[in-house]
Amino acid sequence: MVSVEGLRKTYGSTVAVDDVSLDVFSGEIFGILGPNGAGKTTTVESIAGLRTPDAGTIRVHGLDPVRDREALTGIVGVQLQESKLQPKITVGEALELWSAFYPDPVPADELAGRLGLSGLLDKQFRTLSGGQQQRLSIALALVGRPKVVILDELTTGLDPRARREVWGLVRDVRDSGVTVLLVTHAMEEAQSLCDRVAIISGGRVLALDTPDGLIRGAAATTVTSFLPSAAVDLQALRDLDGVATVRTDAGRVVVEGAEESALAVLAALAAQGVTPARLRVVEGSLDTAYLDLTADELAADALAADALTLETA
Ligand SMILES: Nc1ncnc2c1ncn2[C@@H]1O[C@H](COP(=O)(O)OP(=O)(O)OP(=O)(O)O)[C@@H](O)[C@H]1O
Repeated sequence: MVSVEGLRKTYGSTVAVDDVSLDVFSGEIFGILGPNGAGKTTTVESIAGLRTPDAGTIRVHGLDPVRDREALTGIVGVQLQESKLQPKITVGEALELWSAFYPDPVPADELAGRLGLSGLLDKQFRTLSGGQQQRLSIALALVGRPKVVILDELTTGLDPRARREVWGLVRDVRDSGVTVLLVTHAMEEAQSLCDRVAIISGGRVLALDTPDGLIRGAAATTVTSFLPSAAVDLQALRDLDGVATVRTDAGRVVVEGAEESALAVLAALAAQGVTPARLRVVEGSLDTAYLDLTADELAADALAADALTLETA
């Protein structure tokens, strides 16, 4: 449904997207994850025809987003990051206004019913809760009966219940046959919602797989964490067989590695005379895989500084 090959986009001297290639299959929820400034929004805006690439090829259902811009608007629905409407526009007015842009819009009352907005048609945008605003923004992205919807940081700032409600809506959208391209920072969201995920950093795709595939492919499949009773020789933990990374997080020592790393860590702590309080051994998650993949480029300095503080404490 969407094919991106060798996408590059610069803003002056800033390389926003260096070299991104990915394919999104029809009927899937495809997630784009990555640190701030990784080039995620620029990538999806280029797919939506809102940016002109410097290099590379994009096809959406066979259309070139720049050359075929007009036809593309009938295929792609967009909810972009922090899209805000006029504060005083009502939900009903917004749905009517958006309907006017398309030749065969979904009737406003049908869409409102699908997205739980029927009781809110007379409410002004400024009086809607965050979750209600997001439901409206999904509705607006669906008015033109798109084949692809682009949702950028859809659930940022929503409480856990509203977030789950919006996830349910996104699954419904996928199940109705629409392909979903989702930019997110929330690992839990990507793990629970996405059929496949691309992790982008520094304008390049670091990994692309199903959430399970990314977790299985990560060096760390087991996470052991604890509060140490005394200063720990973190380097000795790093040197253990099967250990991929060692970091500290709010006083906890967090060791990621292969399954056997948990026992090796406990033995090493015993040898150091350190007792691990509030010990947790859990399976790796997409979070772990993501940190693994992006650690080299982004977190190495911060983690080293963090570890040094504990080592010298
Ligand atoms: N219109 C613009 N003009 C100049 N620089 C831009 C523009 N848009 C984005 N950039 C820069 O391009 C890089 C990639 O930005 P982009 O918004 O695509 O990243 P992102 O992965 O979506 O980030 P975030 O997670 O913070 O939203 C950043 O360094 C950003 O500052």
